[in-house]
Amino acid sequence: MQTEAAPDHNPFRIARKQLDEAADIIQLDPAAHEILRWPLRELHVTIPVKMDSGCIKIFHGFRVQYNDARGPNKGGVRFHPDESIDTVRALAAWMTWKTAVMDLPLGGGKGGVICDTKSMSNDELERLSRAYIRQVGRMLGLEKDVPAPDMYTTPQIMAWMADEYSFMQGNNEFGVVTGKPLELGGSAGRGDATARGGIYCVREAAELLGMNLSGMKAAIQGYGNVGSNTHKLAVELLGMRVVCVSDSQGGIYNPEGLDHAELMTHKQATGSVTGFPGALPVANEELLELDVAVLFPAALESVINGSNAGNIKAILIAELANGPATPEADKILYSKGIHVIPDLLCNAGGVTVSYFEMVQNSYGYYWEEEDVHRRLEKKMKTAFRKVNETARKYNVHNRLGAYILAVERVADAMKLRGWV
Ligand SMILES: NC(=O)c1ccc[n+]([C@@H]2O[C@H](COP(=O)([O-])OP(=O)(O)OC[C@H]3O[C@@H](n4cnc5c(N)ncnc54)[C@H](O)[C@@H]3O)[C@@H](O)[C@H]2O)c1
Repeated sequence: MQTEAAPDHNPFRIARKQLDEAADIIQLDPAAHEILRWPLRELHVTIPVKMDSGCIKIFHGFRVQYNDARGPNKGGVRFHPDESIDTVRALAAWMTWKTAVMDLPLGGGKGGVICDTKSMSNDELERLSRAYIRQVGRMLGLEKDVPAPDMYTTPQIMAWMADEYSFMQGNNEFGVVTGKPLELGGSAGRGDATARGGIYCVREAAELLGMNLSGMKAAIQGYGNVGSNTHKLAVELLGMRVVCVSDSQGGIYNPEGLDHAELMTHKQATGSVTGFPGALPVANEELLELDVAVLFPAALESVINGSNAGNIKAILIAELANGPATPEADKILYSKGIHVIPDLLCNAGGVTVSYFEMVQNSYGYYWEEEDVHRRLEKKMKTAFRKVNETARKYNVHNRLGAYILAVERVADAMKLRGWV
């Protein structure tokens, strides 16, 4: 069954509140504002899947197309037991703002299925992934809506989805999904793109704040695709010491720093970062309040909120997760002078390389990894500076700066198209 988020942490209400605040500041045309408060389209699907035991299990899923004024809807598919329509709506809205902040010719969408992948076999996951695409495929297309991976969805799942969609069309249309394996038209550099984009932003922020990050401490919440790659790149590209990381089972702490390769081996062997030799156990809530230079939330929404924002000691928060801080937290963090790199910018490396993947798929020519890194770095730097400029111009925190930039761009596109 669908689980409702706690009232004040409902992600869609938060997304709307953020939009309303930006719209007020720029005195957005009321019709444009009203359109942007709603998804343009959404589909709720019920998905029967034959489980290995032979019984049929019924899953529920969604695909939301929030706004495609600037181009086809783009956004991942999440497989999560707590998925809800409001989470998917919020994530689809954030994708709309994110593609606009990055100035990509795309809109925003998102999908999700309520399921617990950890309790499913590989065959069950394949059947669910294909069945989801058979249900939402009517909304997808190169010029309509292009999904990608998100929490608990992988390149293999993207491959099944691209294959199922291709069968439905009667020809290969691999470009309809991004985050695919390289062998099926994936882009070099997509695997660590979200983490890498965030690290490029941290480098820009450190320069802005006059911080030398070398040897400084970092903590990372979440140790999946984004969190584990952030660990690797924070050490490799920034010379930082990652002292604390966590996953859904709990966290670990070592003031000397955690070794990425050894921790990956441990996680692969045991399924969790917990119990890593030489490290002390730490609760997920404690991780957020540690005395570190940079805090990387890379797991779930609303983890930084009115009740803990006042205790945060980091100088910089790099929001790799979507929606990790609530509006109450934003106010507190801003008043404490903590520099937040907002999710709309910080985790946009993934969608940017997904866009590169769409471009490469459409002309059938593939770039070298260094080429992808160079293009990503340029996009991230430009967007970082633009967000910073906008925040300063309006004298607001960076999230509102990012919102204002994005909302103006989407509203301009709607006006040019004659929608408002
Ligand atoms: N993958 C991408 O390209 C991408 C792009 C943009 C944003 N994001 C966002 O980054 C975040 C992580 O995505 P991912 O792709 O790494 O997912 P993932 O499924 O690979 O990993 C998720 C991680 O979060 C951990 N986790 C789950 N619940 C937790 C909890 N309560 N406390 C601490 N850790 C918890 C899991 O154990 C796992 O380590 C999500 O918010 C996602 O929306 C991902």
